[in-house]
Amino acid sequence: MGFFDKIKKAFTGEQEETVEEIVETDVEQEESAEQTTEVADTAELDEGPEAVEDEGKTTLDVSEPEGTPTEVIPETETTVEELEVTLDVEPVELSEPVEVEEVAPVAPEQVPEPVAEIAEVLETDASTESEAAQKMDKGLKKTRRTFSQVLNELMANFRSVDEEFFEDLEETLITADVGFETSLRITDELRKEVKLRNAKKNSDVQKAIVEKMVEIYEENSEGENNQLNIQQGLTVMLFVGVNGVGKTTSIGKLANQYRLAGKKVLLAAADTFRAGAIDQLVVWGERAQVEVVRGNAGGDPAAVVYDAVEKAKAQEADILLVDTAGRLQNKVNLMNELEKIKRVIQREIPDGPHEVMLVVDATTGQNAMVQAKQFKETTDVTGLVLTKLDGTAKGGMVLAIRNELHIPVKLVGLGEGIDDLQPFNPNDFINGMFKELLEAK
Ligand SMILES: Nc1nc2c(ncn2[C@@H]2O[C@H](COP(=O)(O)OP(=O)(O)OP(=O)(O)O)[C@@H](O)[C@H]2O)c(=O)[nH]1
Repeated sequence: MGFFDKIKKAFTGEQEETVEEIVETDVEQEESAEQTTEVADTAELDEGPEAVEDEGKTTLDVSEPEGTPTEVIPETETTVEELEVTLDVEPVELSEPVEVEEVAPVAPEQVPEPVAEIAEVLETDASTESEAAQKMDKGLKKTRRTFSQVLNELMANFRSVDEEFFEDLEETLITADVGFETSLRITDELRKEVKLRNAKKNSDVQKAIVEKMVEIYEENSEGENNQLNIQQGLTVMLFVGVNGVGKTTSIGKLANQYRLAGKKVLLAAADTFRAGAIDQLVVWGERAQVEVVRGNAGGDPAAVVYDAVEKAKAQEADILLVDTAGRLQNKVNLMNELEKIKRVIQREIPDGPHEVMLVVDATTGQNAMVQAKQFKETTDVTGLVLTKLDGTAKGGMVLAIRNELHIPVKLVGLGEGIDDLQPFNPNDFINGMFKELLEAK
C-alpha cells in the first residue's frame, strides 16, 4: 500500500495495526576486553589536559578548499485568490500526557555472530520495522500534539477559509519551523487546492493541509539516499556540528547499534578543542563497549584521526566514527580542519570518508536550519542527524531542511538513552507527526 493510500486509509477511520512493545535496554558501562583507552572515572568531567600518547606524525598540506554552494529552491509565485468557504468547526481533543521512558539497565549483551551484509545493520538491529514505527510514534508525541493542536486552534478560530485564514496558517507553519519558503509554498498550493476541492468542512481543509505536506516532503525524494553509506570493508563517518547538539551522544548510540550487530567499531575523539568533549566520548565508548582513540586536548585533530585509521586498519574494524569539533565561529579554520582530516583519511582509504554527518538539534528550530546552511557551505555534508526530536514542537524542521537544503535526514535522535537513535523513515515520521490529525477524522 502506498503512503498516500495509508493516509487515505487513516482518514477513512480504519485502524492501524498493533505493534509489539519495545523493550528498552541499556548496556552497563563495563570495559570490553579489547578496550585500551584510558577513561575518566566519573561522568563529571574536568577540562584539564591529560597525558595521552600522541602517535600521529603526519605532515599535511592544506590547500584552499572550495565551499559547496547552497542550493535554494526558487520561491513559488504567489497568486492570492479570494476564497470564501464556510467552515464546520469540529474541535478535536488532542491533549495526551508525555510519557517518560524508563531505561532498565541489563547485563552486557553477548556479541552476536557478525551478519553477512553490513549495510543492513541498522535495519536488522534490535528494532523490527513495526517497532521502529512505534518508536518514531512515541518520540514524536510532543511534536505531533503541538502540530495538531495549532492546526485545530487555527481551524476553530475561523468560520471561513479566507485570505486571513491563509495568512494565519502561513504564520503557524513558520512558527512550527516548517521553514519560510516551505510554509509559503504549502499555503500557496493550499489556496488553489481548497478552491479546487471546494473544501468546506474543517476536516477537509485539515486533510488537504496534511496531504500537501506529505506531497511536498516526498517530492525530490527520487534518487535520494536516506541510508547510511556502509562499505564492505572499513566505513569511516565524520560527525560535525556545533557544541551541545548531541554529536557525542549520537556517535555513542550508533556505535552501540553496530557493536550489538557484531561489528568491530572504533571511535576517534578528534574534537580536541575541549578536553570535556574527549572525555564525554570516552564515557560513551564505555557505554557502547567500543574502543576510543584519543589525543591531547588542544592537539591536532588530524593526528588523532591518523592514529584511529591506522588502528582501524590493523584491527580490521568495520566502522570508524570520528567526532570532530564544529566551530562555526571561524569558518575558514573549520573548513581547513575538516579538509585536513579528510586528507588524512583519504591517504589510507581513498574513497573515505564515506559519510559526513551533520548533527543538528531540532529544538533549536531555525538555528538548526542556519547551522545546516553554514556547514553545507563549509563542507560536503552527506547526511543529517536530527537530534532531540522527542523534546520539541518543532518537527517541521525536517520538512524545511529537506526541501530547502536537500540534505537527507539519515538518523533521528528520539531520547537520551543508548537505544534512542533511529534510521530516518519518512513515512514513519510523517505518520508519527500527523497521527492525531489523521485519527481525528
Ligand atoms: N532528549 C534528547 N536529548 C538528547 C538527544 N541527543 C542528545 N541529547 C542530549 O543533549 C545533550 C548534549 O549532547 P552531547 O552528545 O554531549 O552533544 P555534543 O554535540 O557532543 O556536545 P559537545 O560535546 O559539547 O560538543 C546531552 O545532555 C544529551 O543527553 C536526543 O535525541 N534527545
